[in-house]
Amino acid sequence: MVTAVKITPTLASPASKPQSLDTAMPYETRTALHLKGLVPSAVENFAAQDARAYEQLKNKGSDLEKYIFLSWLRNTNLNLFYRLVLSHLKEIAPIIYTPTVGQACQEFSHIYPFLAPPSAVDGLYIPLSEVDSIDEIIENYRASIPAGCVPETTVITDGSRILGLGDLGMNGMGIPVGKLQLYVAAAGLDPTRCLPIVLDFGTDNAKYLEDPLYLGIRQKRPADEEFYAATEKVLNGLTAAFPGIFIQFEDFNTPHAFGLLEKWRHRTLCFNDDIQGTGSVILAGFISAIKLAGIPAQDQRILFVGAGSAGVGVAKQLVDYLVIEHNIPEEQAKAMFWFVDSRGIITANRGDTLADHKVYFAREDNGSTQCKDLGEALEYVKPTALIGLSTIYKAFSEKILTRMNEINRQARPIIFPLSNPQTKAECTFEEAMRFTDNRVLFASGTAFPSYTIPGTNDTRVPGQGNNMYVFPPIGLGAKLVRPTKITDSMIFAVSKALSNTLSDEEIARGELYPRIERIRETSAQVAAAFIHQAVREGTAQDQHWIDLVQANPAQSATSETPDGTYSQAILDEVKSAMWTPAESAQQLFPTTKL
Ligand SMILES: NC(=O)c1ccc[n+]([C@@H]2O[C@H](COP(=O)([O-])OP(=O)(O)OC[C@H]3O[C@@H](n4cnc5c(N)ncnc54)[C@H](O)[C@@H]3O)[C@@H](O)[C@H]2O)c1
Ligand SMILES: O=C(O)C[C@H](O)C(=O)O
Ligand SMILES: [Mg+2]
Repeated sequence: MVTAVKITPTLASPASKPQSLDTAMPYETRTALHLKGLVPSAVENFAAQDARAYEQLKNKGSDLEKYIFLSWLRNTNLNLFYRLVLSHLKEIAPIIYTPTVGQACQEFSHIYPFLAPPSAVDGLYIPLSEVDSIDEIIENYRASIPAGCVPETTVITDGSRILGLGDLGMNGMGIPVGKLQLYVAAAGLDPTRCLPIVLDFGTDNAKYLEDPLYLGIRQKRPADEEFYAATEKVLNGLTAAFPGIFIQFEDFNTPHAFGLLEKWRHRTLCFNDDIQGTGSVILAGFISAIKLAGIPAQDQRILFVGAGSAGVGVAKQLVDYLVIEHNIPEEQAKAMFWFVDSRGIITANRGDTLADHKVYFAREDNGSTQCKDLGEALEYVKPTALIGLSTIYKAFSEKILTRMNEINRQARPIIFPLSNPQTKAECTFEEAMRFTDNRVLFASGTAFPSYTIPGTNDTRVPGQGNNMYVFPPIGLGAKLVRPTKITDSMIFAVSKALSNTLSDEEIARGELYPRIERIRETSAQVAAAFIHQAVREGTAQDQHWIDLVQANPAQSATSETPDGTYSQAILDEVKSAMWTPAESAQQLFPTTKL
């Protein structure tokens, strides 16, 4: 029998329970909870609290300081934190998420707060040496959370490929924390039931191993056999303790990202955000881009720069789309893709042993031609679309962008610099606009500022091709309909649904993704389509939603291919299932319950 000390964590404490020393707490509550005299005497409304929190945020000198402030606020007053995030999402998302979260991870061990109850537990840190004690670790966690707050969504990393920043070891914990904040903000997951996990399996990053303040275990990463055996123990423990938990694998190095997905995708409810989430979100943007490009889908020539989990994940999703939606035979669709990696165009006869995930797209029609870099590849392929998932900052130089513009005189060039954070982005929005005579169809992984075409009042908004548009609704849909697994067709339906969310105004302005301010609305639509698809293909397990979908079929219920449609009834119910922060002090501190 495992014993554990009972503490009250803030991340895991229900937002409906009184939080300590909240200035909005009514006198009756203060009296009943023996807090009289321990809080400043003014009893504030939320508007005043929000104004103070926003003022404090604005007064921070740097984005990292803002990140630290927001982390503190989340641990101190969950309800206020999410009110602030939701009312300033466009401004705050780049701080709690990409790009600032990247810097926060790099500094994680240095900025780690000295947590004490009630904000003591902010996730699970599982060292390699303790995987045999996983049940005890989980029991400790369970004992630390209020009853009823059993986790239903988890994001797990081992920190081995954080954004494009490489191996950050245990410091990668910032990513699961950041992703789960987006689950809550963008799709209304219950924050008290979200569990960030870092597998602290060592690091090959010499800088951290030598850093006296590094908080992870100080050893190199294990070999594959030990890695998979250890993750197996953790995932078995987790799924046994929390049956049906939705698992998002995040920022594992590419071989392990593919390896874990293959091992687990048919065994439990999981998905890999970098492979499937990125594939799904970029397909959505691509569907919109080819409608505007001026040449038909089957004539696209797509050049990928970077052939890791993200590049290959996106390309496979695009192949599926061309096959399913445009009736192009798979071999022909595959032949529309070329990949450049650090050694040039990937060909079957390049003379090196290709990693497994690169083999499918290796060209066999190149004869003796080998292109050693992007410049050569551009002349050889003459692409209509250039997709960057390479982690190489400024890989899309002025020369490359200018050439893309020249090659695509008859149609608009599609240029997606998708690497994160902005210090790894292949180019900026401004550069892509300037060097293509403002003709580019653009999406980037990290948000870039709008660009006003010089000498005009014409301001263009860049699309953010980031998986944040899809993992939150996938998680919400999964929580509600409880599918046995996440299938390719469910991911496909998500892409279609996301591409359908664009407003007439966004389409008219040539935008490829909905504005982030609308993300709650678009998440609900995407989650509704996900739910319909899960019911349609028989993976759904929740009888309530199965009945509801059957009583309210989507417009396309008879269509063979997932098309991302949904019924109004499901959309309405999804919206009402979303968690929102309490709207008034009365709701947060109901005196009747004292
Ligand atoms: N926008 C999004 O939503 C999103 C989602 C997932 C990943 N990403 C980003 O994609 C990037 C790659 O992630 P990954 O998991 O595929 O990583 P990875 O390290 O496995 O892949 C990087 C690829 O780039 C290639 N490369 C390295 N140097 C190159 C060069 N000079 N020229 C051409 N190619 C080169 C490598 O050979 C490798 O194939 C990261 O920056 C990550 O943040 C973005
Ligand atoms: O985290 C992000 O912003 C997107 C993506 O998952 C990445 O790894 O870059
Ligand atoms: Mg990622």
